[in-house]
Amino acid sequence: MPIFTHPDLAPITRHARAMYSSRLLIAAVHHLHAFEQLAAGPLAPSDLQARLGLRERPAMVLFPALCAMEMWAYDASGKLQLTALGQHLTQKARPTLTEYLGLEKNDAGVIEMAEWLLNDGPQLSGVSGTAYVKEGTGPSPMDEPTTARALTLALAGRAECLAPIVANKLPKHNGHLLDVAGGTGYFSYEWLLVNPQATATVFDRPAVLAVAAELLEKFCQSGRPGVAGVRERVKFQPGDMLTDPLPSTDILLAASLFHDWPTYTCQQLARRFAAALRPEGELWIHDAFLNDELDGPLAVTDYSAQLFWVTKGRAYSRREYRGWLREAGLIPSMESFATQMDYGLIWAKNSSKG
Ligand SMILES: C[S@@+](CC[C@H](N)C(=O)[O-])C[C@H]1O[C@@H](n2cnc3c(N)ncnc32)[C@H](O)[C@@H]1O
Repeated sequence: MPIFTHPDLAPITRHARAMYSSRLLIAAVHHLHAFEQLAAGPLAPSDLQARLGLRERPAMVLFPALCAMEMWAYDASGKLQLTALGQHLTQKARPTLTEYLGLEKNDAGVIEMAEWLLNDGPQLSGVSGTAYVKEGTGPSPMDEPTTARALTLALAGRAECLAPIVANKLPKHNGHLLDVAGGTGYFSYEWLLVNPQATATVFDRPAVLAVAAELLEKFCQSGRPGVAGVRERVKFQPGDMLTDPLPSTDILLAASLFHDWPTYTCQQLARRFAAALRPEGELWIHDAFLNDELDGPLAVTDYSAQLFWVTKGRAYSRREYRGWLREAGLIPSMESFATQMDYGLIWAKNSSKG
């Protein structure tokens, strides 16, 4: 059976996530009054954040998004200012579309977005925990079999689409791949197919790995050349990546992982992952990246708002990732590869030679 051939599916996810731009824009104008704050002149991002009463995460979701929408821009001194377009969303401008946008200000999604921005999440935290996140002793949907299955299978199509591309960009190796928070495991299965001597560990929550094991069976029955030999080279390791020992590895893959977590947890994870690398080891990150200037691209600022809505994280820039990787003692490459669906790969190598 041949591997799927398909166009880049990015237009589908872009259209699906576009509603987050609308919510952010209308909430910023009508609930946070953020455009009025800038009407008097440019402000340093930290000053604007303080005036709006926002924590770091919502500010880093909202400000890049409004820049990507070309409503705001950075001036030469790094302050945020209204663009010629954005001026028309202030009360004093003529013409102004402020009231026209106000027709949607009571939309449930807009109101909820405003609440999330102001609280850095929902006012009442959910009793069953946050999607795709297991932290501490609190409940997690990833530990409840029904929700773990639904959330894992929801990502299966994306992983099936991206994993063959990622597998071909990762290093060819006869050693070991650790697929942390590996979900379906597809990134490991595809990489093992192109590395016939290698082994892999898919590390995740037990209820997620039960689904991954079923998907491995299906993968091995697909009839593609070489798939029969994949099953025996995969190990499933249940655990908590934040606290449990991680197996040592030549390549560590963190796919769509950091973006579920706040900055301080990303720094902690980078240190844990660096410590799991063998002397010549490499840490690879597959994710969607903000521009280093934190002003787009629009597809990623929409995605960042979606992540803000459902997880504890947001999208980060390559510069932010490379900072954490350096702090963790790794040497980040300045290379970056695009994959598909607005994702890309960056990587860093272990500085220790053993
Ligand atoms: C967004 S999914 C990414 C899955 C996969 N890497 C992919 O790209 O399809 C995040 C994964 O992190 C896992 N996860 C969350 N918290 C975890 C923890 N503390 N320890 C291990 N895995 C965790 C979830 O169960 C989930 O499978």
